[in-house]
Amino acid sequence: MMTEEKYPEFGVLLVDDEKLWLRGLSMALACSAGINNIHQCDDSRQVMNYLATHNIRVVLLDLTMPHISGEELLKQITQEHPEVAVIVISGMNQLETAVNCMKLGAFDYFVKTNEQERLLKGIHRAIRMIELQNENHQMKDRFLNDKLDSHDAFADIITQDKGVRKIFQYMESVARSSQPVLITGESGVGKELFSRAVHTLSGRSGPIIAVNVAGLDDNVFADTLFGHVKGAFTGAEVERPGMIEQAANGTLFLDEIGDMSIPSQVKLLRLLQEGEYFPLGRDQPKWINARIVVATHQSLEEKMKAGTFRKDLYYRLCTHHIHIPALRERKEDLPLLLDHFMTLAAESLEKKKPTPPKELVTLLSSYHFPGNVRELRAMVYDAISVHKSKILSMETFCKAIGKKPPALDAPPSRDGDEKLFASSENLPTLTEATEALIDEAIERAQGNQTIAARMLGITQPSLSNRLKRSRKKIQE
Ligand SMILES: Nc1ncnc2c1ncn2[C@@H]1O[C@H](COP(=O)(O)OP(=O)(O)OP(=O)(O)O)[C@@H](O)[C@H]1O
Repeated sequence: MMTEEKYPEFGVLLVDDEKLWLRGLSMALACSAGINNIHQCDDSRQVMNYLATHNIRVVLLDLTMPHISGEELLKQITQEHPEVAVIVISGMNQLETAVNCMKLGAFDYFVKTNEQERLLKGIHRAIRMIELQNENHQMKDRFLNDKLDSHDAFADIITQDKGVRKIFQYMESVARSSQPVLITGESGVGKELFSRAVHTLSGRSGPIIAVNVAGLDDNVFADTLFGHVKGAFTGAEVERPGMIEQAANGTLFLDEIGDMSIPSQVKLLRLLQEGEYFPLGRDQPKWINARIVVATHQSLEEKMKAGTFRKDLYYRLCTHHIHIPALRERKEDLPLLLDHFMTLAAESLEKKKPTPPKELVTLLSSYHFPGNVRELRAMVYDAISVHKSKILSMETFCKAIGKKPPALDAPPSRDGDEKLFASSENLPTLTEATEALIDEAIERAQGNQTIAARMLGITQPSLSNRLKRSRKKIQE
């Protein structure tokens, strides 16, 4: 039997002397809104004691109750438990009472009508606000104490970069929230790997289900995510649950969302806003019980400017945003990753792990890795597959890097009409330019002449001769 997880992490207390109303609302919350961490209290005299002994962060308070009035209780709660969001519910449509309650610190005010939808949304809003407050506190605490609790969740992510460690701390702070997570970064930086860590950290018992949404036709998108009932369209011979249902109690990972069609963006936005969806051919909505994590290598800011990504969806997605830096921005990870992939490659190819030549890391640091970690991984697997001696040959690496210009860690390429020297500048002489170029190459290659020569497109002996000549000139 599937054990039902409690949502939200803190309790929601419903206070009303009408037992029937309490029961009805509890059921509506659990069935249509997935909120099941619900407590009930039908005696106003017990509320303060209940709050003192339970982890309650949202209270729904009926104003018209015997014994202690709702307004009086509201005063006490906001004084003694300022961390609790109180939603006031009144039987009469009294603007004056509403204004007074808001002044006393209520989070929201509703009139007890049949319009349950609005009330459910109000409760959702309060839960979301408390979740964000919790995350902020946790984040502050983690950053100030440089704390990291769940090392295991990050075991597959090899890094020693301080920036990435900060990302881990951020991930821990937002892991338990029900809000979506947006992961951005260039292709091959490890977005899928990070999404799996987010899932592990969430502590959810369900699976993580990954869907690549790039280029999906809108109908296919809806069918994949929402599923369909039998006979929903020609060929729908059996009912098929969507990926949302398969990810129940877990995480739905939508990859490449930058390439999603506009109609599908509208569907995703609705799903995030309402929390409900309609499988094709079904009149009754279903409630989503999975956390959504999305990823893209595209710049969503650029796409919004071009009008190909909806702003409202972006703002809904970016509450929790993780940006993974490119490999060239965290070069201190290179030796670790190199060693990690050499171990994996040697194991899978059943070879003895070779020793990498000293210059290899320096050579790799001079490269800008457009394909990031995935590219490095492929290079190492290639090198190990052809490797024979004890020391790993640099040849395959040199070839891979040489084939893909720009091979140097060069500044971004200049536009067609941009000149290397400003027209007002005096040009350096050829000798000065050559010397400056050689100095720069030696510095980038960290003093390694073989690598510097490669960068300059000359042989190592030829570079050595030039260096000797210029030293001699200085001595003269
Ligand atoms: N820090 C890391 N430690 C170990 N392996 C990594 C790391 N980062 C990435 N990888 C590996 O690199 C490969 C590419 O990673 P992944 O598929 O997660 O990238 P991505 O950002 O999702 O790429 P794309 O945008 O193309 O989908 C995978 O094999 C992954 O395991």
